[in-house]
Amino acid sequence: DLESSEQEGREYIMHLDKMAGLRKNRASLAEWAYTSNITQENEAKRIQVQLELSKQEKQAWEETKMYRWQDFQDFSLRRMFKKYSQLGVSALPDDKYKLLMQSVSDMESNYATAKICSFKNETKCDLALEPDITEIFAKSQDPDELKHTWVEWHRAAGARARNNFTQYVELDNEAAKLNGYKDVAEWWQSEYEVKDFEEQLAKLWEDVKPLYQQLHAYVRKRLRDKYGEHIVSARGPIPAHLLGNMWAQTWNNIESFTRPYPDKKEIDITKTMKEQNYTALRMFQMSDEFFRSLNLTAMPEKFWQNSIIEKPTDREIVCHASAWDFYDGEDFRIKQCTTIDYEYFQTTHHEMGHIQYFLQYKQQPVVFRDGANPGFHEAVGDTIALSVSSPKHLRRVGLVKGDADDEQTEINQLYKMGIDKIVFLPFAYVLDLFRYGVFRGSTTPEDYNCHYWSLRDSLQGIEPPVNRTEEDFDAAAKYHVSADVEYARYYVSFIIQFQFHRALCQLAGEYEPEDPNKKLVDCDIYQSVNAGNALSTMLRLGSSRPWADAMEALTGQRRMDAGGLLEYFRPLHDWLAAENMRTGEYVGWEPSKMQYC
Ligand SMILES: C=C(C[SeH])C(=O)N1CCC[C@H]1C(=O)O
Ligand SMILES: [Zn+2]
Repeated sequence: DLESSEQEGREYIMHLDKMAGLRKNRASLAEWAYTSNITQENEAKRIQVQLELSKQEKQAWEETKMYRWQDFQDFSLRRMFKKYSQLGVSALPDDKYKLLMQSVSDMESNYATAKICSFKNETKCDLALEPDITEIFAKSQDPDELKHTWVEWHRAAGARARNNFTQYVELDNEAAKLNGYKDVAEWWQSEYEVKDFEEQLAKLWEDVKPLYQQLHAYVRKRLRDKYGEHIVSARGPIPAHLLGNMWAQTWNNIESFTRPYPDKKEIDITKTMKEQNYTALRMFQMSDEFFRSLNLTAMPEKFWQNSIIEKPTDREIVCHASAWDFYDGEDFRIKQCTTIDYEYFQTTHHEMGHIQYFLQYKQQPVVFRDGANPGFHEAVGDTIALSVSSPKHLRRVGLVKGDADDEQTEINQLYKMGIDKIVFLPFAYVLDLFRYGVFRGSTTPEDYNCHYWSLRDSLQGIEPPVNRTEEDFDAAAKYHVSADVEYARYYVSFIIQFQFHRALCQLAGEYEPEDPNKKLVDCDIYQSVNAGNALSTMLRLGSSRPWADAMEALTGQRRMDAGGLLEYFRPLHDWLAAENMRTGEYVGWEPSKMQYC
């Protein structure tokens, strides 16, 4: 009868979940071994382990089909079976599975080991993305050096991935169909468990676009003042190589010469960190201390023993920052190539947020040890970092000397946050709009670059520094495209982190909508156990409930909306609109004159 088969189902699925935990532990260890020491041998071992595990997953999947779990009464039991009924890429036959793993692995190791020659010394050809190329983009104000570096990186990391990428798309789409999806785009979007996900992304962009256009116009004017109108036009897109970041996804490296009130004292965190002899370890310890101040969980001993927080000198590793759950309840790690600067100060909190989420949900069955949706996992660390980046907190930790918070200082602060958070949204939106088109077949290999730059031009108001052809493949010059990592998660994160921040600030007594002494921009939830407990309540759920339930637990809302972000940046939006009016700057951009189709 149904009762006993539900009980049998429960016993079966709990056993299967334990086995899955052992499998995921083995997979993570093999993946870690490879990405922390890129060699042919470790790559082969990783693929071998993945293949073995995929056979075991297929076996387990066959068994779940024997249970009529759709009729079970218990919500959690049904949800566990539903998740285990998704086989994933293991649904591919062995030969295609191996080919898919190899294609992605080749793209990822190409990206991780790519080197280019220096502009200033063309015999020096050992420049890596981290730290060398990143440092050039952070510091250089020579348009020719930036153009050279941009072009060479996009050749080495983008064009070279084109064939592997095409093979990966074909095979991943086959796997999607074997899982009952039309294509990978539908498969990726199913992670968000709402029918109208893509419409929601478009609505969010409509809400934020006016603010972005004002910020884009203001920055374009300041760049034109600096570089001249033969490099930065008055009404066109901004050239991608002038924004302090290889992908123009955050513009914080050009803050020093574009901020609204240059005569106000500069808050140069990077400089202060170096003056105070910050080390990578100290950045991690400060982040850990912030989480503990919220009554959240301290990093376990194994975290400090096993993490890699600085780039090794004796081997090649995947430097792109990552946080790892080894699914045994004890082993959690971060791997990143920390440099002592503001950007890595943010990244460290970002990655520690992932680890805190792992710690908060480690009591859950393995299958629920995941973010409520992928955007939640990306939002935890950033939400904490919103407090850490506040002038109040920076003063608390001595990274900023005391300063009366006048209106001009506040605009400078909002500008600093805006060139990080507002400008990121169209970048993130473009990256997956582009890949949705590729997976759906509306973008073919013959028009990869044309479609990528058409989106970059129309949505982000960015243009390539030189003409592009289909010999190039610029999308893959971004880690997540070369490493098969979905990106809408960050777009979601940059929206919901402001909903989380607003709720936490109210719980911490740091923010009151009508109280001018409790502004959102200067909220710091540090040491608020009240806020921390509410955050813990949400995080402990993992993916055991639909994400609307998780969001409601913390914010009282059940939908993502741009209201939090727009409220936070309201004073900046008003200031930018007035400033662009004053200077007569054209708001928006005409299509680029560069050739890319
Ligand atoms: C730090 C990570 C690892 Se999950 C990352 O990839 N991020 C964090 C912010 C956006 C995105 C990026 O670097 O493109
Ligand atoms: Zn992340």
